[in-house]
Amino acid sequence: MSEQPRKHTEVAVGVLIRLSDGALLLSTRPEGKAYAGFWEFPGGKIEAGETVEQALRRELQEELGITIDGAEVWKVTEHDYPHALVRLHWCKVTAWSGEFEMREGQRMAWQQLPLDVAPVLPGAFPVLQWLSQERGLPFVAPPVVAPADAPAS
Ligand SMILES: Nc1nc2c([nH]c(=O)n2[C@H]2C[C@H](O)[C@@H](COP(=O)(O)OP(=O)(O)OP(=O)(O)O)O2)c(=O)[nH]1
Repeated sequence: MSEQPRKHTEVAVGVLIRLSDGALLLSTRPEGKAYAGFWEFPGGKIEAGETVEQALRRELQEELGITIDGAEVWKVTEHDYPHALVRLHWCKVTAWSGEFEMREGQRMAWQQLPLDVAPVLPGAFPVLQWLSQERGLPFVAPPVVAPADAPAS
C-alpha cells in the first residue's frame, strides 16, 4: 500500500522591518514547542477559515502584543521537518501599533544582516538569503543545528 502524502501545515510569518534602520525582528521559540529556543521570525499556524493576514494579525497580537496595519504575502516557501511539513507564507510588515510585550516568555532582538543570534530555524534560511540579496549583502548561512531533543540518528 502506498503511503499518504504528508499534509502541509500552513504558517503565516511576519518579517517586521524597522523603518529607521531596516532592522529585522527575530524572536525565540517558546519552551514546549518543537525547536524551543531557536530564533525565528514571529508568526504561527493559519487556522481554518483565516487568511494569511488575519492569521498573522492574530499571532502577533497573541505573541508580541502588537497590531499590524496590514500584510501582503511576499514569498511562499516550504520546509520538511521531522515534526511537520510546513508551508510558510512570508509577509513584510512595516507598520504596526502597540508596545512589544513578549507574552510567551520569548526573547526578541532587532537584527541587521548577517544575524548575530543563533541558532535560527532552518525554514527561515531562504528568506534570509532573499533579504540579503535585496540589500546587496553576501548571504552567510547560519550553522545548521539540530534541536536538543532531536532523536539521535
Ligand atoms: N513563526 C515561524 N515559524 C517558522 C519559521 N521558520 C519555520 O520553519 N517555521 C515553522 C516552525 C513550525 O513548524 C511552524 C510554525 O508553527 P508554530 O508551532 O510556531 O505555530 P503556532 O504558534 O501556531 O503554534 P501552536 O502553539 O498553535 O502549536 O513553522 C519562522 O521563521 N517563523
